[in-house]
Amino acid sequence: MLTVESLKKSYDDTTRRSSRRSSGQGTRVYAVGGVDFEVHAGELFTLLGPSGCGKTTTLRAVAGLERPTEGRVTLGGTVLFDSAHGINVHANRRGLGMVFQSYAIWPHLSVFKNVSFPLEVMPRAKRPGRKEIQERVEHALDVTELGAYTSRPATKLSGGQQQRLALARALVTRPELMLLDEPLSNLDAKLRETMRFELKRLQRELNLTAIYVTHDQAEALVMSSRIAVMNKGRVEQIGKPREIYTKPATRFVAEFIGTSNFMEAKVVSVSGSEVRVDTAQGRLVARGVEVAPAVGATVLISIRPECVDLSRERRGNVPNEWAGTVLTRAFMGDVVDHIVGVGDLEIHNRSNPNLSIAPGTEVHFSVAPDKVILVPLD
Ligand SMILES: Nc1ncnc2c1ncn2[C@@H]1O[C@H](COP(=O)(O)OP(=O)(O)OP(=O)(O)O)[C@@H](O)[C@H]1O
Repeated sequence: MLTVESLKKSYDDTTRRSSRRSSGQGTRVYAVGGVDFEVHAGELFTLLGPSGCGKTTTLRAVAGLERPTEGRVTLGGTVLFDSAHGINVHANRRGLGMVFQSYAIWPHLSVFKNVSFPLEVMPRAKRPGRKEIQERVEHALDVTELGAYTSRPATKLSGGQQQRLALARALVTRPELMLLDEPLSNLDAKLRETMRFELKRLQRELNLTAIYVTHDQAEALVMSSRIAVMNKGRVEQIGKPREIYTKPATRFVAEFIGTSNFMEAKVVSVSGSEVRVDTAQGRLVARGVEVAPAVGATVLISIRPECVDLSRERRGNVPNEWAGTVLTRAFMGDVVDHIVGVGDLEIHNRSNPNLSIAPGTEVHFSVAPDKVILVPLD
C-alpha cells in the first residue's frame, strides 16, 4: 500500500560548519540515510529504534511535513514524493491521519466538537453534509468507546480518554493510512499497557493500515504486524515480531531487542543447518541456522535468558550442558532471574519462580540447540 524507496534526509551540521567556514564547506549529516520499506494494507508497521535513529524524520517525510533530500514515497499507486521528478504532494492532500506524542486536543471544545472539527473545516466541495458528519463522529466515538462523553469538555477526560479522542479525531477523516508517533508516551506505565491492546484491537477491527513509531521494544513486539528496526538513519532488519526476537540479523538488533547472553565464537563445523562453534568457555551446537557461516568464521552467539535451562543436577543426556555457580538471584514476582558464573563469563537465566537457587550453589544449565542464535559479526 505504501512504498518508501531510498529515502534520505540530511541537515546542515551547524556545529561542524563553523570550523570549516574558512574553506566555505558545510557538512551534511544524515538523519535518514537511505531507507526502504513497504507497508501492506491492514498492517500495523512499526519503526523501532533508539532516540535519534531517524524514526520521526521518516514518518514526517511520509506525512509530507518534512521534505526529503532524496527518495520516493508512493501510496496506493499515487506518487506522494519523488525527488527525481520534483513531485511533492502537500501534507493536507495526502489523505493521512496523524496522531502525535503531544496529542493536542482542543481544550475549549467538547468531545464531539473535537472530532467533528476536521470534517467541518474541509473545503466545501469535500465537506460531508450535517447528517453525515453527525454519523461519522458518532461512529468514531463509538469505536474509541467515548460515546458516553460526547458533550463533555475535552479537558475533563482522563489521559487515556484524551488519547483515544486524538485517535477518534484522526479516524473520522477515514484516512488510507494512519501515522502514529509515540502516541502512548505521555501516559503512565499501566495505562500505556492497556492502551497498547486497545489500539491493536481498534486497528484490527477497523482493518486500519498504520505506521507506528516507538523506541519501546516491548510496545513494538506487542502491537506490530511487522517491525523495521532502525539504527543511525538506516533499517537494520524488517520482520515479524517473533522473527526479530528469535532471529536477529545483526548485532545491533540482537542487543536492542530484549536481553540476551552474548559470546563470541569460532565456527568449527557446518552440516546443513547444524553449526558447531567453540567459545572461550566450551563448545555449543546450534540447529536450524538459516544462513550457515563458513568454517573458521567468528560469529556472535546470542542466547535469551529464558532459553537457559537451569538445574541443580547434571542431566548428562542433553546437548549444550555447562556447569557454573549461581552468583545472584532476583525474585520479580512472575519470574526469577539468576546470574550464573562460568569462568569469567556471566550467564543470565530467567526461570519460573518455582525454581529458585541460592547464590553460591553449583548448578548445571543447558540450552536447546534451536535456541542458540548465530548473529553475523558486522
Ligand atoms: N531540523 C533538524 N536539524 C538538524 N538535525 C536534525 C533536525 N531534525 C532532526 N535532526 C537530527 O536527525 C536525527 C534523527 O532525528 P529523529 O527525530 O528522526 O530521530 P528519532 O529516532 O525519531 O528520535 P526520538 O525517538 O528521540 O524522537 C537526530 O540526530 C536529530 O538530532
